[in-house]
Amino acid sequence: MREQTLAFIGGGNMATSLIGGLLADGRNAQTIWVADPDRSKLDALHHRFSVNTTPDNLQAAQEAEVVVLAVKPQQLRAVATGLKSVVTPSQPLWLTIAAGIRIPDLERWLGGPAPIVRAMPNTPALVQAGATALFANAQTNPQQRQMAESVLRAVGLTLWLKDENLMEVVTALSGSGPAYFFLVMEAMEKAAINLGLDDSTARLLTLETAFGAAKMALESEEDSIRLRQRVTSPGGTTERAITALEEAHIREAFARALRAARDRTRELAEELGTDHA
Ligand SMILES: NC(=O)C1=CN([C@@H]2O[C@H](COP(=O)(O)OP(=O)(O)OC[C@H]3O[C@@H](n4cnc5c(N)ncnc54)[C@H](O)[C@@H]3O)[C@@H](O)[C@H]2O)C=CC1
Ligand SMILES: O=C(O)[C@@H]1CCC=N1
Repeated sequence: MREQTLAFIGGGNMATSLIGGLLADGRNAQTIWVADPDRSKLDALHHRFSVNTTPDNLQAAQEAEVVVLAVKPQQLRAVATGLKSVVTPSQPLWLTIAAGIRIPDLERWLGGPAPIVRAMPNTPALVQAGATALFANAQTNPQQRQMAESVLRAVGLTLWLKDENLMEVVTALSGSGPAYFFLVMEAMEKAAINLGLDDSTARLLTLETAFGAAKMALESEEDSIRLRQRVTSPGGTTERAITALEEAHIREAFARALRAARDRTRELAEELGTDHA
């Protein structure tokens, strides 16, 4: 079967990781177009992946069955408005990864009904360990949903949401989530250094512990509570540490953090989605 042509509008970090994943998955580079006003980005992508490049968004989109919108949320309105002439109610499929931008706003900027899938990936996609939630509007057909899923599956786990509003929670959890773990790692490293370990030992032990805990949680049949209990001997060291974390209200801190990120996603959608913004 002929491979569908993909056009990336925006050739930055996320586009680069998606393209890398797709090629590693066996896709033919000739079926991929990238448009970006930044010539140096296009040259680097062409050099690295042998994909087709152009500074002209319309040229790339006209070639494609799937148009991946991989620009910053602040750029999406102008980019979408400039692509109106390629929109029809049945094709191409528009796959947006812009944080916060809601499908009805994008559809309005594109100038009419169009098949749109909204996705929220995360930066571990750069190392093919991403987690992406997807939501499709009613204009998309099953084949288009499958195409959207296959683009994101090339860089990690994918799952579908039934309600677009849940994208706000997903953004707070897995979209921003890598930063929470990086913060925890930073804090653990610092604490160990303060207690006498040298920098590189503290870093290495922290990273391997984070990796090992995630791998174990993914591979185990047991939930996080049970896995934690297994480390925590009664009267032992972990118990003391967990008590200190509970006394510092770690659960409330995460509840507040996710709520704040969820609220900010909503705020951004309002700010960037209204046409008089
Ligand atoms: N970084 C993250 O953790 C996540 C990012 N995202 C979303 O992915 C999208 C892309 O993010 P990054 O790749 O990190 O940004 P980036 O800044 O690396 O890439 C954006 C690219 O768009 C290009 N561009 C600017 N104006 C353009 C135009 N008019 N037409 C075509 N291209 C244009 C820029 O030259 C740049 O190469 C954003 O909407 C972001 O919200 C989604 C999930 C997680
Ligand atoms: O911080 C942000 O706004 C974006 C959305 C998810 C990850 N980064």
